[in-house]
Amino acid sequence: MSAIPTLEQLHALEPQQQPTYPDAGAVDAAVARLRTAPPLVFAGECDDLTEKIAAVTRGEAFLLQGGDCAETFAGVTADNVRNKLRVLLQMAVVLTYAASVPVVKLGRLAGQYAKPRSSDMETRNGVTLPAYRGDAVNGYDFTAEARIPDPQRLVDVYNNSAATLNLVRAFVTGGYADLRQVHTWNTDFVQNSPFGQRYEAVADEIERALTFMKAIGADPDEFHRVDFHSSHEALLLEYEQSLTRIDSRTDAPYNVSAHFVWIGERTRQLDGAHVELLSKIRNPIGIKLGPTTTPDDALAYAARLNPDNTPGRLTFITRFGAGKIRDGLPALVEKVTAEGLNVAWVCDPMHGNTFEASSGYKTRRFDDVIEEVQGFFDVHRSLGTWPGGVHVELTGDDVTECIGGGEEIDEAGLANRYESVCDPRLNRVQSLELSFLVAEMLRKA
Ligand SMILES: O=C[C@H](O)[C@H](O)COP(=O)(O)O
Ligand SMILES: C=C(OP(=O)(O)O)C(=O)O
Repeated sequence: MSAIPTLEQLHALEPQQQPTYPDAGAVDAAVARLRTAPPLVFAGECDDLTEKIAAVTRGEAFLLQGGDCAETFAGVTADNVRNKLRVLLQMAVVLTYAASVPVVKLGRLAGQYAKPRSSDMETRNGVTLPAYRGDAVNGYDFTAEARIPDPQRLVDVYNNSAATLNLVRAFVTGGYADLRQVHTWNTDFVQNSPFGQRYEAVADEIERALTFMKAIGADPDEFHRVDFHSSHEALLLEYEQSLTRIDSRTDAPYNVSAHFVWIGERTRQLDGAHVELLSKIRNPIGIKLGPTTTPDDALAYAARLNPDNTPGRLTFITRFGAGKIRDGLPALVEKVTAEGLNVAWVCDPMHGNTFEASSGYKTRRFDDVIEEVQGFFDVHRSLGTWPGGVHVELTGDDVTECIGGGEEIDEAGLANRYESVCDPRLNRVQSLELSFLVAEMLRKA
């Protein structure tokens, strides 16, 4: 059975994107606290998710993975968590109903607090300070003090993730996610948008179907709860390694901080620490593949991260950019398929499409997002493979961070409600619109 690599072993591999903590004693204290903290998820739940993603790998289900670019501690409120869950539930309903495909629901939440950055430093008005690396590392305020990495924040990540997951579990099992609430999820600002109205029509049909099923004697409690899992980028080794534990049932290591963790584009060095740590755990895992990935790289990742070729264990999350996916993706899919490798292919249409608006806001065009997803579907259709899912940065709120969509947010409109502390997210109406467009693509697939 694989041993868990020690932090010393991982640091010897010179990991990328790690904070430089000024106080080694404080790091030891935070790690010691995390090592004794109860698991946030159970190994058996991770195995269930592996089974569900195996269905995606076989072309029998679709993965919807979404949530904030970066969660914040201040954002751990009942409203915020409910809003994120609600938009994901609405999207899943649209996808399931319109495309008649089971949808595996995976939140980018309860742990998505650490951000890899392009630059170590940030300059504003001539002042240069360390970059904000997520609430897991330092503070967002642009002051020298806030930007000092503080390891106590790792314990705060654990506590905030526990609170988030607790609420999510209550929502998904306690009645909020009951399919009979399908209309209730469509309240407030979204209701009057064209996509809110289109959603109402789907909800009406679902309600009729549920009434029919009840009339013929089906058990309505079948619709009472949904399966929902958590995920985040496994970036900070102190956090991820401390929360990797041996499962007493199987003697295998599991990362008990989330059901699913992924390796980011900037930390996917084949001989690096992140690949090493995630190669040892038994959770379902993902790896982001950007446009520089070669087909041989993809084979090497599969050999390293899924040597037994277990279906559901490995997800390739491609993030090429709208202009590159049609040229770059086919060679990867062809080679992986020719080798008989079991992977789920998921499209992240966000990270290859970021640019800075003239106003200085980081943004993405809704049209580019759709174009990348369309390219992803077209490539898979032409190769006879399954476009397994989408991975999106989104929020349940009415923010103005991405340009376009039915609400036609323009560059000037970004300032109205730009709240992301890192990358721009789709708002709730844009997310719903995306789900209708993807459902259409899925129907054709
Ligand atoms: O979410 C992804 C990355 O952390 C983010 O795109 C990095 O942003 P930066 O290029 O502003 O550092
Ligand atoms: C950093 C991220 O993406 P990528 O690694 O693909 O750039 C992310 O998903 O938050």
